[in-house]
Amino acid sequence: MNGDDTDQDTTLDSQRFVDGADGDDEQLPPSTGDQGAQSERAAEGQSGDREQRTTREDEASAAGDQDPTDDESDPETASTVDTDSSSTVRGGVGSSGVDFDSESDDADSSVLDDVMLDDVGSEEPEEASQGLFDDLLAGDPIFENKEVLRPSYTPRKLPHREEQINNMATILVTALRGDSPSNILIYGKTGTGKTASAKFVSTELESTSQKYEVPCEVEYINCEVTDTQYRVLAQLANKFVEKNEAVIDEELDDLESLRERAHENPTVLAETEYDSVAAVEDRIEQLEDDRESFEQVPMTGWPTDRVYSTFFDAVDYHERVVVIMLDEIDKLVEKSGDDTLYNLSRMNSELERSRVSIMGISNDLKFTDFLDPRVKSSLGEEEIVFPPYDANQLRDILEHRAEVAFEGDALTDDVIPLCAAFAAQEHGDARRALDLLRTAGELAERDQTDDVDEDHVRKAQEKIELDRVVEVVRTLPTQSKLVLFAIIMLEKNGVHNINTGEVYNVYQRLCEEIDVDTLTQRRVTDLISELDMLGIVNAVVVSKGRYGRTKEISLSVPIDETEAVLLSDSRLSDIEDTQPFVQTRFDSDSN
Ligand SMILES: Nc1ncnc2c1ncn2[C@@H]1O[C@H](COP(=O)(O)OP(=O)(O)OP(=O)(O)O)[C@@H](O)[C@H]1O
Repeated sequence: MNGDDTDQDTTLDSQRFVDGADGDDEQLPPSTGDQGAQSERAAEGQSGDREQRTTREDEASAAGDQDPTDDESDPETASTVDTDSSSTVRGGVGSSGVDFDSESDDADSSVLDDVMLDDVGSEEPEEASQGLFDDLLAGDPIFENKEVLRPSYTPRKLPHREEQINNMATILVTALRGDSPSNILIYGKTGTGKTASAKFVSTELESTSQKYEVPCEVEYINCEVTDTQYRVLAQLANKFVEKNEAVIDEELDDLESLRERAHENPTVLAETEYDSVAAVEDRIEQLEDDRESFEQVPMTGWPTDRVYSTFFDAVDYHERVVVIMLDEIDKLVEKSGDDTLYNLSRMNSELERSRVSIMGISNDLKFTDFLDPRVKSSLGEEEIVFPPYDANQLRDILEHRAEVAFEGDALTDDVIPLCAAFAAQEHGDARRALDLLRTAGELAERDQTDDVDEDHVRKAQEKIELDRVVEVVRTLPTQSKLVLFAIIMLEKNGVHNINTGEVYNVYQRLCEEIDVDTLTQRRVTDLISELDMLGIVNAVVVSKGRYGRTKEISLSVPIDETEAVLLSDSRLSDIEDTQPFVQTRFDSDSN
């Protein structure tokens, strides 16, 4: 590959069929066809107006822009669903109990008659839809294909990553010549396109290897999920066992057909490497034995060296170059040290037929400090850095995606620059920029407006931030939740610039209230510092002259939402009633 843009684009496009297969499937899930059919049924026998709406519904369904999972998070939609579904049940067959309890017999039968009449008189298509979704579909659709804004989508073009992609390709091309490429370490902050670029290069590598019939395979492992040596080796072993089995099955099919043909006409063997039917049979027997000998590694239970040797034998079964891509490699080292990397990096000296090389991806630049020097030097033979995107680059990335994701004029001019600017502030994270754009579109869709504007982007920024806070607060340990709750109670009682002593007093009362061990004040001070680091509270040290220094604490997150998340924890839900004693404390304390 070279640095020429045109070439790059052509190469990227050549991958289209590979990605396109997935992408297209996602855009048109099987259910959309059903939705279309339902809409058609619902429209039968109805007015022209209704038919028009149905057509829009079909179009919208086909465009894949109505994502049921998104509606779940919309309280408005959710409540509408509840109300309407219960009324549907009442109007249906088994609903009489609800109405009849309070009615006379006559009334009962009239209700029943109504129900029966409705049932008899109406055609089924009208019953099938009560127009719940029609209003939501009434406006012009905003998204043409929302899937392309989701993290799971692999883009066909990666603007501003040509240099890194070319560097990777230059190193990995060795694999296509049958030699082992240098190990590569890829660094860069989150959302800088490391995984997307590495996956793109590996898809290209595998498809080129098929084209030239050079055996070269890439195995991707996400070390955030597969984070122990056992699991990494087991996953690799099982993948290569499966691949070997597939190769053997294919060869067995060919040999069995050859044997049959050779029985009838032995001259067919002349074009093969076998000089007799017996030789073919020997090979069949050998392959069957090999196939029998492969074992899948269980998810736990084997000694690690047995897992390693199963992987080793599986990978060395036939000639090939294997690139093992370890995404989030720092998580593996953090969780289980560098043994896996040590074992993988010394394999080549023992392998007979195959070659292995490692491509590690990390957003922690310092993780190599924890590696054994031998592992460090072997792993970092080549290093590629992915710098953060600036606002202009993010704008390009968003524009490329928006072309496919949104209807023609659904975005007002300032939407993309604003998303890019927000995400650039956030260490140049393309994932954040894409999330913002998608969320802004979803908010506009919920507002039932025809286009996305600056206001939707600002609301999207708030929503994403709030979602982050909710997630962080939800996963805090109980003690930190109590400390945070104490701060919230103080703020709610009008106390500002709260000090640690005040937090500790309320915290102690909360612990008593829900019968939890009370930590020391020093430990609570540490927990406050942790909450500060997470951006949930702001704790500044202020000097009080001859009274020394103290911390002034204030909440940095929306108070009501945070309180609601804390109270959704079953252990903390009882402390709602402690409000009066906190109040009393401040009536006396703050004076
Ligand atoms: N240059 C680019 N062009 C188009 N999309 C991009 C580009 N860079 C990143 N993206 C998109 O941004 C999102 C995040 O990218 P990716 O997962 O590759 O980041 P990463 O650097 O691996 O982040 P992390 O370290 O958090 O895993 C993905 O949806 C990806 O498609």
